[in-house]
Amino acid sequence: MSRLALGRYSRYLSRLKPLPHLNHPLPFSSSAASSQDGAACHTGPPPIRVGLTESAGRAVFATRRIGSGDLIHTAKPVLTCPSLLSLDSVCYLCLKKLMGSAKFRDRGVFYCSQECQDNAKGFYDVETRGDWSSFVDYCSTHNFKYPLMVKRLSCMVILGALSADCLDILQPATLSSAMISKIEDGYGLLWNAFRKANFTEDDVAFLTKQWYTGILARIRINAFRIDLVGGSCGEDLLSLAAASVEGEGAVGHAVYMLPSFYNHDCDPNAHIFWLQNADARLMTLRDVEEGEELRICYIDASMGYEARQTLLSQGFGFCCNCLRCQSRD
Ligand SMILES: C[S@@+](CC[C@H](N)C(=O)[O-])C[C@H]1O[C@@H](n2cnc3c(N)ncnc32)[C@H](O)[C@@H]1O
Repeated sequence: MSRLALGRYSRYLSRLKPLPHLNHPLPFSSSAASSQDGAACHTGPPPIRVGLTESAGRAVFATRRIGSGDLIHTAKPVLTCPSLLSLDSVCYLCLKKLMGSAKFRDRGVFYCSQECQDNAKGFYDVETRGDWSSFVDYCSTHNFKYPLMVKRLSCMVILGALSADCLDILQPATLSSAMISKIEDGYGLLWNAFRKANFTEDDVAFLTKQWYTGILARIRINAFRIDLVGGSCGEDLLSLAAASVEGEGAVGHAVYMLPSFYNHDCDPNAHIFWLQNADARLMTLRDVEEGEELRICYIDASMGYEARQTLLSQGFGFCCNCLRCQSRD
């Protein structure tokens, strides 16, 4: 698997098998969850804060007790990108599957709604001015997904929809020199495409090699692979989370702010999942006490100790020291 293609999500969590007494309807939804979710809405901020840990950088902590199976908060993506294989079947902006739903077509791509089509103007009016074939070929040949996200982000920056430093707060990966050299090939192709499309030096002044590499280093650690579960939030969350383990495959990738501060655990107490589109939902997998750190699993938790350690070290640059790893399980 390409290092750039490493997904950051949990596809299997043995703990997700819902226990009978946990099969209750959603009892709580943070203020970040919309009332359209069919959930009872609490007012006020979500019951979490971002703080520092001793050995794992920043982290998310519960500010009160949160019951098992509760929705902690929802999160809108800062940046989305459909996989190349999903281009005809998902909304170009929110990644919702288009099967059976309305399709809004705009200059060769599809949206699930007029709203998504309008919101995508924040990058698509720039994107349609360029010829991206060499850049897309490079991504397809190497099976790289993340450079396509940088392309979309670049278009958003040019149109003023996002600022060039919008992801600076996220932790960057440490990139090897071999990776940097592959990344630089992509940078050259992207730069050429913008220049051939007659964007001025001023328009693309932010698009330096350093910026491009820094964004990819952040996306590498913080992008989530989006596997849609389907269903609605009125359903039991633990069942929906379990369904996310057996998703059909990724529809694309997305970057978020708050979810990026969740650290990893091979036996996590929280889980991130997606229902109909790239709006993320964070939920607890067991009771969490006030002050406890909330952690999700970045990888396939069904793997053995050695495989997990290798993946976390190569993909995310850390050695996992969670209780499960300490017991070599
Ligand atoms: C998505 S970020 C999580 C937030 C991060 N701690 C921060 O300060 O932005 C992933 C990075 O956090 C650190 N991290 C996450 N889980 C960890 C763990 N269990 N042990 C050590 N470091 C961890 C690693 O540096 C990893 O690359």
